[in-house]
Formats: sequence, C-alpha cells, structure tokens
Amino acid sequence: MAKPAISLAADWQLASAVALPPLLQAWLLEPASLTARLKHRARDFQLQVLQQQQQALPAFLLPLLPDSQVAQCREVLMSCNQLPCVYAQSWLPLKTLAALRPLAELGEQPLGEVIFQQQHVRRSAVEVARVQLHQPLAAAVASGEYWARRSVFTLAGHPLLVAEVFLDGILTL
Ligand SMILES: C=C(O[C@@H]1C=C(C(=O)O)C=C[C@H]1O)C(=O)O
Repeated sequence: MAKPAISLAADWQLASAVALPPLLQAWLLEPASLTARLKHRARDFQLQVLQQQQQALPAFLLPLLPDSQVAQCREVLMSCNQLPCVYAQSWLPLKTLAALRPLAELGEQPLGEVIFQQQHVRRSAVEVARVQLHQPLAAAVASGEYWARRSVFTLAGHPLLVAEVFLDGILTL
C-alpha cells in the first residue's frame, strides 16, 4: 500500500530573501542540473526511487501548481559514494505527464536528464526552507531538520514542481 509522500510543508521563502548557510549556498542556488553536479563531484552516484504514485496535490502546493489537483509524486534518494545526499520530491501533473511522455517513463533515470534536454525550459525563482524529515525516509537518514529548495519548471508550457532536501552526505562532496 503506497504511503503518503513525506510532507515538505514549511516556511518557504525566496532564496534571495534568506541568509543561506555558506556550506550549502552553492547547492541551494545551483541553476543547472543538480544531478549533473552530484555526478561531477562523486566517485559513485546512485539514484533510488523510493516511491512514485498518483496522489492528490497537498493543499500547500496548489498555489504553485494551480490546475493540478492530481499529480504523480516521485520521491527519490540520491547517494554519492554510498552516503545519502539528496531526498527529492517532485510533483508531475497528469496533464504534464500526458504531454511529455519521457517524464512518465523515467524509472531510475534522473528527472533532470529529461528536464534539461527540453528546448523550452523555464524555471521559477528558487525558494528555500528548513524542513523536518522523520523516519522512515531511509535507514541511513537521521530524523531532523534539513535545508531544502524547490522550484517550478515549465516545459513547453507544462509545469512540474521539484523539491530537494539536502542531507548530511552533501557536505562530503
Ligand atoms: C531536476 C533535476 O532532477 C533531479 C532528479 C530527480 C529525480 O530523478 O526524481 C529529482 C530532482 C532532481 O534532484 C536535476 O537534476 O536538477
């Protein structure tokens, strides 16, 4: 039985309005593919799909994806050199999936490898927040508060939301 996605409800603010932690600033503001940056810095990169399922969009996300009451929620864990580095939670509206078939057939392929190959990609301003993660995200991830970022990508007019939570392993890269 699918579990509800981990809640990333938090006090989200524009990154430009927040004093960012120096050690995470470059990661929080990375304009290009986060996956590409991770792969470039790690000897060994692993992406694990934790859960991928259709869900009702949480109310706090409706302002970001206003016409998408139902979307596919994709939750992945990205590890570098065997250390968990990023928990990512993406919300792909059904209309976006219908229009962009590669997004519906990702499997273990990183979402960014589809997004950043599109011709017409727009990205909203990045928001950041401190989010609470509790077990059982993954065995090696301690419960606690972590920095996160999110933004809405628009591909050929179709939106999707990507949120990324930076875990302790990121500080080893
Ligand atoms: C948007 C990107 O895709 C990455 C890969 C994801 C996935 O495969 O689910 C989710 C978020 C990102 O960290 C990126 O590389 O910047």
